[in-house]
Amino acid sequence: MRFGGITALDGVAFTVQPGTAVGLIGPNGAGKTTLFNCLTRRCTPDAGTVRFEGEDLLALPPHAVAGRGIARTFQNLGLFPRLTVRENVMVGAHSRGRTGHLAAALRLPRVRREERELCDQADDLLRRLGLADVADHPAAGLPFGTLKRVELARALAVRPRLLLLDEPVNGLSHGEVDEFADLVRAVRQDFDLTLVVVEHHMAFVMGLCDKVVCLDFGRKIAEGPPEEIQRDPAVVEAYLGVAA
Ligand SMILES: Nc1ncnc2c1ncn2[C@@H]1O[C@H](COP(=O)(O)OP(=O)(O)OP(=O)(O)O)[C@@H](O)[C@H]1O
Repeated sequence: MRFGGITALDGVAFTVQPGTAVGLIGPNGAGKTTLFNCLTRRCTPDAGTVRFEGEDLLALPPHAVAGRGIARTFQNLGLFPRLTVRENVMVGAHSRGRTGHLAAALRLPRVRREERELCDQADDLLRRLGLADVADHPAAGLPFGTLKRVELARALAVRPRLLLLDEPVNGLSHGEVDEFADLVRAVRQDFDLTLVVVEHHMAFVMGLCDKVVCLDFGRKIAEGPPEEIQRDPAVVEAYLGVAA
């Protein structure tokens, strides 16, 4: 994947087994977010393939990705500040809606029924993630840690089988990181998720993931179980050495 003269990703290849959690680490600018953008079709790589459950994702239009069971969160939160927490979560759920634009514009009864169903499902998720008390609060003005959970709820509303988390604990306090880790573990189990997590917080990644892939300057420099990656000299030099 190139941006002008910059090669953001170069021959990166790895497999994510269903039901596992894979951590994607690497120094700033290593290409982690670009890789997520390729998986969700925000970027189209110049070469290579991206397959999900046997299907070539690069052959899909970007809006079709959520419908295939892939959801993501964003490094800088992708919420709508003026919408309430519930409405933000319903934005995620709408990707599963079955009614078309015409039916929606005409407010046909089945549209109202579907809207109610999506609202009930959003409320279930809000309860599950401890957000019921702020359901009617606009996203703007809520504490950052709460917004991270709202974003997770919105991604889960897509009912994904693959969930991509982009720096989910960036900006959280120590205690909040531990709480978020517990929450991710719980929803992973409850929703039978496969996870790919980009994160600089090493304890979070190493505690959550079955496998870790390390990128540096757009190339994969290591891949393996967390305990091996932590000892890998190339990783230590490129990343852990800098972070320590
Ligand atoms: N839209 C873009 N236009 C130009 N260059 C870009 C664009 N997106 C990313 N890049 C460049 O591609 C490289 C990889 O960036 P990317 O954001 O994927 O790294 P990252 O590993 O996610 O970094 P960080 O940990 O800081 O989020 C960087 O050199 C970046 O400047």
